[in-house]
Amino acid sequence: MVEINSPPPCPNTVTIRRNPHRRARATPSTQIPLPIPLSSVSPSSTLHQIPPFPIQDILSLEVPQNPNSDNLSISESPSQSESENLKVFLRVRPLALHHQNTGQTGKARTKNAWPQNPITKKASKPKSKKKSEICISVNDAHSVTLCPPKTLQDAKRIKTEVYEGFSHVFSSDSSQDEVFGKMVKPLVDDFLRGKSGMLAALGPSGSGKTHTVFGSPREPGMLPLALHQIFSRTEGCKNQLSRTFYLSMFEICSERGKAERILDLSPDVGDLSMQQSITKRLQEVAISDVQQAESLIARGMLKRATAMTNSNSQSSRSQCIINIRSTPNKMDKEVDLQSNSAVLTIVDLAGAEREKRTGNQGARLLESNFINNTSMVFGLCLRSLLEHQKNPKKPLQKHFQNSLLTRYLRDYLEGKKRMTLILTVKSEEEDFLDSSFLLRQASPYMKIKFDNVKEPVNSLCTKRHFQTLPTVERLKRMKLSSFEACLTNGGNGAGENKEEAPPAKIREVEPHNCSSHPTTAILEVNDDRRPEEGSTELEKERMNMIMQSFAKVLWNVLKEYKEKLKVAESQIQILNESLADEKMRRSELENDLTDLKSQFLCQKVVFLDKGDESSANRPAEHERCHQTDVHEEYFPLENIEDLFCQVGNVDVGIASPLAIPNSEEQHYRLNAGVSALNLDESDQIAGGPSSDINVTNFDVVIASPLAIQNSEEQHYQVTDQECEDFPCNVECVEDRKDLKHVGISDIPFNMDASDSGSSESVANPPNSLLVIANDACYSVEGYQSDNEDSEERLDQPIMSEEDVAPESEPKLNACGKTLSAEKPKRRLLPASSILLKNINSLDFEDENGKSKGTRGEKLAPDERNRTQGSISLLRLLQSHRRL
Ligand SMILES: Nc1ncnc2c1ncn2[C@@H]1O[C@H](COP(=O)(O)OP(=O)(O)OP(=O)(O)O)[C@@H](O)[C@H]1O
Repeated sequence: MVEINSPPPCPNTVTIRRNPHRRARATPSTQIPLPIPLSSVSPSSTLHQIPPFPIQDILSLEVPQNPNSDNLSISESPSQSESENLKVFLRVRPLALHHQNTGQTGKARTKNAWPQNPITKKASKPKSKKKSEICISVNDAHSVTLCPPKTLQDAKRIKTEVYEGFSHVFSSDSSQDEVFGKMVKPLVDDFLRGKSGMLAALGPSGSGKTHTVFGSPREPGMLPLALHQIFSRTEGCKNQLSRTFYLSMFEICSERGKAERILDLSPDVGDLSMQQSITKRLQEVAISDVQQAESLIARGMLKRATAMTNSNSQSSRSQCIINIRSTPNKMDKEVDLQSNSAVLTIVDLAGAEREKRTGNQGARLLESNFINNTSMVFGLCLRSLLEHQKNPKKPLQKHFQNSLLTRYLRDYLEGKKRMTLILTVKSEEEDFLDSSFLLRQASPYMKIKFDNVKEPVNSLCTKRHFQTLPTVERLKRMKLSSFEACLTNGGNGAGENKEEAPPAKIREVEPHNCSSHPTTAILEVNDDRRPEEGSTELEKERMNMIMQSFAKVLWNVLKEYKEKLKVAESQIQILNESLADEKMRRSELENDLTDLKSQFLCQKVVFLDKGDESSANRPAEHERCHQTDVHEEYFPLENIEDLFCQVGNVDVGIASPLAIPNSEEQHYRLNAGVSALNLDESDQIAGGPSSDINVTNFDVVIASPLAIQNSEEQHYQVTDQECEDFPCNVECVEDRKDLKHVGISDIPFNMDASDSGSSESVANPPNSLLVIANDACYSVEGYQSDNEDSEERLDQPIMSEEDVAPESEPKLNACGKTLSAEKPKRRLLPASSILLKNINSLDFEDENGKSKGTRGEKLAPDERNRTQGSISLLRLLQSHRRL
């Protein structure tokens, strides 16, 4: 007799990793999620870029469960610590089940014994099978070895495959209870804590999915065992009626191979429809005990589509979904029942079939296509989820849209809810390909994580009582909006009226608990009010950890801000210092400017803004510098042409516009004080060998502050033609290349008539100052109003540029300011700007019809026609002289 439960070991073969990348690895779910590494938050690294506050990380902190706090704690199961990963179990169907059956009388039939479909019951006849080899051997609790049959090894060179990393591998001799204890019990525990979950059975046809899920009367499957657990637990609780459970089951099958059909398996109902992921008109039957539930399930299974195939005498031809929903009984009207419900979903998928193997035809073939298609879509969804989790840049493909089953299970297939997979395989050698295909496809699923799923806080029988918690503890859990109600109904809990415990407190539990564990709040409110010590301690510990982490992270963030603040303060200090420097510099510049202004004023060069020609607006410095009797007049010049004028028979021109960049604002003054600068007619200014200095009986002072400051840019020229126009003793240059340049600066104006080389030049009438230099640089200081000083200066010889340079000494202006010493070079700059024509013939007598001197007599009357500006100028000078 063949030994069923202990298959012979796999033949000694060399294990060749055929698909290393698909090889199952150690279940990552065994790793306990650690709290967020607060030490990793480096202030220096985030000094300039402070990360957002990790409130989500803090709130997702997990506290190790206290194993002593709850007898029903899922810590009994090692899978509790694997909660964040998709758990994939593997179950190997016993070998030679048929051999066992056939070896018996034939009456015994354990396959799908519960519930038995009466229609197919008679039709199913056990087939005699040859004794075959096994292709799957269980290595340990987490791995199996898949050995190809010899025929395949020889023909297709298929090598032995090892798959590891399963949450648990159930060998063929594993009982239903064992499978339940390790696989489903944690799910049920979570469900009783208010957490939804799903168990889905995958595998080829006839591998034992239905047997695992539903079992038989002798060997009840996961569903009846779960129901037993649910009701046995609730019965053990005092408040067993605090929750109501509903059962619903429906199937999705093929509509003649063309479409999918949803059929409610509850009694007296029919087809359903699905919108988005919600089934419409699905009937939920409230169940109050196990018997009632089992009866409903048995009736539903009778409605389920099954058929006999070559693989399975009672093969499921549809995807069957069973839901057990748990809702709280005492609910506030405002509370949404759905949002506070937990659902345990168990899916028995129809097994994929190879057409070659099953030989299906007709309707069976259409069903087979539908089944295979659904299985493929299911697998695609999980693969897409896995790839998306590996590389978040990869979008989550919407494969779920391709079948009703995957649409319904969308939340699970997108990783939003936890699920558990049970893979069932057959170990016969002829099932090698099916098993190999399934394992290769499904073993990577164990890497899928459910990041968004949150841990439950309470369990059904922990009896943690909201009202008995300290007020502070309650406030932590409650939103501010419920503060008042909490105080009203709160107190310290013990001995309070139970009815006053407000169900509305459900909404007051923090959102992260409310959303994912809706029943938690209900349990807290409706359980009796004696909290279990362990649970309270656990909750306190968790809250303490959260608060500590919160404080640490907050502290780090504050430190980072403090560092940033320091940097900002130092920058502000630097800026303040530079600002103070700038202010000092500005004040110095202002002082310099004031000095310069005073110098200019003392030189009787006046800047006036437009419309500001009144003496009232003159600067004090200006007034102070002109306390003498000097009479001043101001002539605003509208444009450069106004500067060309004739005074007597001399044209005075300023040829360079640059000399007067803002001519509109420059006022040139003919100062009556020039009368103090009396020069005799014999006075001559020697500026060089070819210079002709003629001093007439009036002064023409054309001075611009800019011209003085930037004497290089002022050019006054005397051209040949201009020389010819004026019958004077000016020695004119031959052409324009020999233009005479006269430089005007702020050095004292020294003239020495004795050095003049042109003694026969026109007699210079007194009270006039005329400077014409040829190839010489003369510095003209603004004369003072002191006549005597002026006379003294005029007695001094005019020095050439070369002479002036080494001997230049600081000169004082009328205000006592040092002028030339500060900027000696300015005085030495070659005169290149002023061109004054020979005005030695300037004669006021000429203008009055009294020709004075030979040159005046020589002038033709038409030559004496001057411009209006020159006439005005002459008259003005005349009047001043008379004064
Ligand atoms: N662990 C097991 N112990 C005893 N019998 C089993 C076991 N697993 C499966 N069987 C038997 O194998 C046969 C096929 O099992 P089952 O119908 O559950 O396969 P299946 O995977 O649901 O197939 P299908 O996908 O076609 O519905 C049944 O008669 C069942 O009783």
